[in-house]
Order: sequence, then structure tokens, then C-alpha cells
Amino acid sequence: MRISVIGCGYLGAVHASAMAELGHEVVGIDVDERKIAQLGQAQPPFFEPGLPEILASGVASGRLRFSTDIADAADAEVHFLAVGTPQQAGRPTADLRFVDAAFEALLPHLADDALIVGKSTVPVGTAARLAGRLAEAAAHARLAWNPEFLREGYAVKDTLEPDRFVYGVESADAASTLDDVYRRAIDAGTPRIVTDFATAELVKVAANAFLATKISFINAMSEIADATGADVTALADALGHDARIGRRFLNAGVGFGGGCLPKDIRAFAARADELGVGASVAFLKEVDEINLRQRQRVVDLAVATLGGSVFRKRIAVLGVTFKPESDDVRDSPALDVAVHLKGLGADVIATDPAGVENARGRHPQLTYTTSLDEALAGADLVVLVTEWRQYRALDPAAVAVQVAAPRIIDGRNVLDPVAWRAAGWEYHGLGRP
Ligand SMILES: NC(=O)C1=CN([C@@H]2O[C@H](COP(=O)(O)OP(=O)(O)OC[C@H]3O[C@@H](n4cnc5c(N)ncnc54)[C@H](O)[C@@H]3O)[C@@H](O)[C@H]2O)C=CC1
Ligand SMILES: O=C(O)[C@H]1O[C@H](OP(=O)(O)OP(=O)(O)OC[C@H]2O[C@@H](n3ccc(=O)[nH]c3=O)[C@H](O)[C@@H]2O)[C@H](O)[C@@H](O)[C@@H]1O
Repeated sequence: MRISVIGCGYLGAVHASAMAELGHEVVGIDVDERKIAQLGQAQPPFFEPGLPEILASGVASGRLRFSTDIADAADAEVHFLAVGTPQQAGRPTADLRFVDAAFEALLPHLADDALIVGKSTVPVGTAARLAGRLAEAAAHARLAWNPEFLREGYAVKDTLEPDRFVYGVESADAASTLDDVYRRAIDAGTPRIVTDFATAELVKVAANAFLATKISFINAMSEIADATGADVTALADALGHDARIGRRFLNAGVGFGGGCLPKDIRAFAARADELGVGASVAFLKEVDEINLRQRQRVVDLAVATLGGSVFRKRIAVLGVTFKPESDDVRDSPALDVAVHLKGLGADVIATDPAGVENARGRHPQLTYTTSLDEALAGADLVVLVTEWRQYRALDPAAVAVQVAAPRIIDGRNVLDPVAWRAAGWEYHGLGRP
């Protein structure tokens, strides 16, 4: 099929490449000229495992091309909208400017029977509003909302082999067009839920709200564990054995960040307020507060570990991205902690295998290195805040001879306290005795 993907960021670049991998003829459109130039040369503009390979094979096959001109999308049968829906500055609500602009720009170029498919995460009611506009401007075209559930770091696999598809549609033929797009996974038996616009939009924000709530729940338990001498990791293991609860997303630590979970729960709560049902999801504000408290807890722990002040103390911050296997530093708890410590006068040196360049773009006042050894050298305190594989695998005896003082805060509860203490370290986790 002929497909366009409008917006080629973390979601759209992967979606476009994956659609070409499935054999479709794809054009990726973005207003960012630099991104389009890179993608056109098969260079991913961000770090995502597996993307370089499918991008390169798509471009080489001629099935995948990129353009800044929306007119190049004109002959597509299906147009995916994958532009950003960030949080509005100073407000909890979603900024729909990019969705509206991309939608309006596309209207004059729609072929007969074209299907526009929203992928961006939007407040409930957006699809119905856009469908109204479509009926006025291009009555022959159709709209569907098909939210995306991929995780960064696993984006290619999640796109090609998702857990489920959700189609918000107004007609059976829109669902059957989407089945044709995703034929390989549909034939392999991937479950699909065909529903209305509002339900499809809500599934997406409800899923992220549930995941965020699960993380904040375990972080709240870690605060209780700290007050009682209990161990939150053993607690999570024990809870996780109950299949109704499950062990995944029960890792206590510095909390959730990224370009989605934080802004999505805020936008969801704000939209519920607008609809007059704010009380139903008021708990999401608490989920957000618990989450932000974790960052402060790590900073407070650093201050306490260094005897009441971090001023002029050398602190090695391991990790700046919001999670491993990503270079994304949007709303990163790790970077927040580094910035806060620097603000308290610490001599912070931050390192990360993939995120240093993006972090420097946002917070140039911090000192960065891509060398883990350089970060550790002479440190008065090590703070692990993103659980990259190479940090989890650190040898406490070897690191002890690099630092000035063997003190570590494990902000992700991924190290073995027994082994670190046995090697002479003062070890602190969150909610671990
Ligand atoms: N990043 C992720 O893992 C996931 C993101 N989402 C949702 O997908 C949407 C996109 O997110 P990301 O890809 O992370 O954002 P992003 O910021 O990485 O990418 C958005 C892209 O849209 C482009 N853009 C903006 N206005 C445009 C226009 N008028 N025409 C064409 N391109 C335009 C921007 O230049 C940018 O490249 C958001 O709604 C997000 O919540 C959903 C699931 C996963
Ligand atoms: O809407 C989105 O954009 C996406 O948001 C999340 O995906 P992602 O942000 O890539 O990352 P996650 O793996 O969900 O992690 C989010 C944050 O939670 C943190 N986390 C995760 C799990 C856990 O147990 N504890 C914890 O603190 C991670 O460190 C990270 O900061 C969802 O998992 C995806 O399904 C969704 O599509």
C-alpha cells in the first residue's frame, strides 16, 4: 500500500521504517529539514536499537523516502499522523498545535477514499473534532484513531509485533484498511480491538496512567520501607508472584520520566477536569507528586550521605537519559537530579552511553563525559540514576580504587547491596535497608 507518515520523531521515524519493512511504499514527512535530510541518507536522528537496519533497508529498496513537502504525501492511501503532543508550557494540558497544523496541511492533498490515521496521543474528543473538520473539507476521506503503545528501546519490535491493535473507527471499511496495513501481524493472530474514537483515545491514556500508577505505587511503598526498615525489592518480588499483580513495572527508584508518561497523566487529569469528571482521576495528581518526590529523595540522600552538604563535592552521576537503551532526555529524572545537585554547589560530572549530546543541549551548565572512568575518577559520591547494562555490571572492587571515597546511591535499586558493602562501599538504595 502507499502510506505517508507525518511527523518523523521517535514514533514516526520508527513507524515509517517499519511500514516499509512490511513491504509498503512509504513517504515520511516532517517540518524539520535536518531530520529529513538525515533520514533520507538512512541515518537515524536518534538512538533506537534496530532502527538503523530497517531504515537502511527501506531507503535502499526505494520503498522508503522522506520529504519536508506535504504535497509528496498526496498519492498515499493511508496517512499516519505521528506529530508531537507535548505538554503546554506552564499548563498541564496537551498542546495540539502540531496535530492541527499537520491535519490542515494534509487536507488539500487527500486522494479519494484516503484514510487518515491518528497515532499521536491526544485528549479524548480530538478525533471527533477532527472528523467534523474532515467532513467539511474533504467528505470523501475517512479518519481512524490507532494509538501507539511502543516503548523506546524496543520500538521496532513493538511496532512490528505489538501486544494488540486498537482501532477507533466510524466504519468497518476503515478497520479493514488498517488490517491490510498490518496484515502480517493480523494474520499472526495479534489481537485487535475495533471500537469508537473516544474509547481508542482513552485506551492509550488509560494504559499510560495505569503504568505510571503502578510505578508510583511501588515508590510509595519504598518510602514506607525506608520508614520501617523493610526492603521494597523483596516486597516487589513477593507482590509480583501474584499473577494478578505481576512483577513488571514494580521497580522502585528515581521514578518515571520521558516524553510520554509524565505529560500524558497530566493531560488526562486536565481533560477529565474539563469534562467535569476530574474527581475520577484526581489520584493521577498524587501519582505525579509521588513520582516527582523520588527525584528530591535522591538529592536529599546525596546531601545526607555527604554529611549535610554537597557543596564542592565531586559527584559522578551515572546516566542522563530517562531510561536505558534510549538517548531521550525529555523529563529525565536522572538529568533532573544532576541539575539539582549542581544547583546545590556540587561539582557534578554526568555520564551516559547515549544521552550526553541531548543532555548538553538542554543543560549546558553541567559537565559531561562519555567516559565512565573519567566520571568515576576522584568522585566523593557515585549516583546511579539510569540503569544502563554497563552500570549494573560494575565491579565494586574495581570502582572502589577509582573514586575518592566509596559511597554510592543506587537510584534504581539494581546493584547488589551485599556485594557492594563487602567491597567496602557505603551503599544506599531507595527503600532498601
Ligand atoms: N516516543 C514514544 O515512545 C511514543 C510516542 N507516542 C506519541 O506519539 C506522538 C509523537 O511523539 P514523539 O515521536 O516522541 O515526538 P517527537 O517530538 O520525537 O516527534 C514529533 C515530530 O513531529 C514533527 N512535526 C511537528 N509538526 C509537524 C507538522 N506540522 N508536520 C510534520 N511534522 C511535524 C516534529 O518536527 C517532530 O520531528 C506523541 O503524541 C506521543 O505522545 C506514543 C507512543 C510512543
Ligand atoms: O506513550 C508512550 O510514549 C509510551 O510510554 C511508555 O514507554 P516509554 O516512555 O518508552 O518507557 P517505559 O519503559 O514505559 O518507562 C517509562 C519510565 O518509567 C520508569 N520505570 C519503568 C518501570 C519501573 O518498574 N520503574 C520505573 O521507574 C522508566 O525508568 C522510565 O523513566 C509506555 O511503556 C509505552 O507503552 C507507551 O507507548
